[in-house]
Amino acid sequence: MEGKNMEDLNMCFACGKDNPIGFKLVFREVGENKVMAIFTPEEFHQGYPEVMHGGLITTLLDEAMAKVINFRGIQAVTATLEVKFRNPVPIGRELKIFGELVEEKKRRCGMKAWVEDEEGNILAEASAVFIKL
Ligand SMILES: CCCCCCCCCCCCCCCC(=O)SCCNC(=O)CCNC(=O)[C@H](O)C(C)(C)COP(=O)(O)OP(=O)(O)OC[C@H]1O[C@@H](n2cnc3c(N)ncnc32)[C@H](O)[C@@H]1OP(=O)(O)O
Repeated sequence: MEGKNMEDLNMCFACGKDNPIGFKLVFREVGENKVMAIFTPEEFHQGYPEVMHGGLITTLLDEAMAKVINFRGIQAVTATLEVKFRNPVPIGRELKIFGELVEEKKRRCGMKAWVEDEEGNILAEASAVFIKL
């Protein structure tokens, strides 16, 4: 963000490599305007027993969309975010987290993201509007 120390990006809760309690997500491009990361939730990520906390799932989805934006060299922030929790996200099972840019209109970026299990079932999905700064 403008005027902020960009080294602090390494402390991002979702992707910062120096954040000791963060997710340390590493996204890569998997198509035009599409990114993916792999993540396995642990016991300390749970809400109800054996199930990942919904707020933390939302963080995975939000970050996936932010990363598509970053890969395009755009600076933008989440303005509106809607999540559908389709199925419980189990602890200890590998997840794939996808983010995609759907449409770009002036300052608005329409985004979507989703979390898949190892079989490709969609466990949670999000749509969001990011606004360019
Ligand atoms: C380069 C470095 C790379 C580094 C690579 C590593 C990065 C590693 C860190 C990653 C980190 C990621 C983190 C995750 C992403 C967050 O979590 S971002 C943090 C959460 N979000 C925020 O803090 C945003 C807070 N809100 C705001 O700052 C302001 O409300 C906004 C969104 C900038 C808008 O304010 P504004 O600029 O005054 O906007 P305004 O003039 O009112 O409206 C502009 C346009 O946006 C539309 N709009 C405004 N608000 C909304 C809304 N809520 N919904 C829909 N449309 C809206 C308006 O309708 C208007 O549209 P047009 O009329 O132009 O068509």
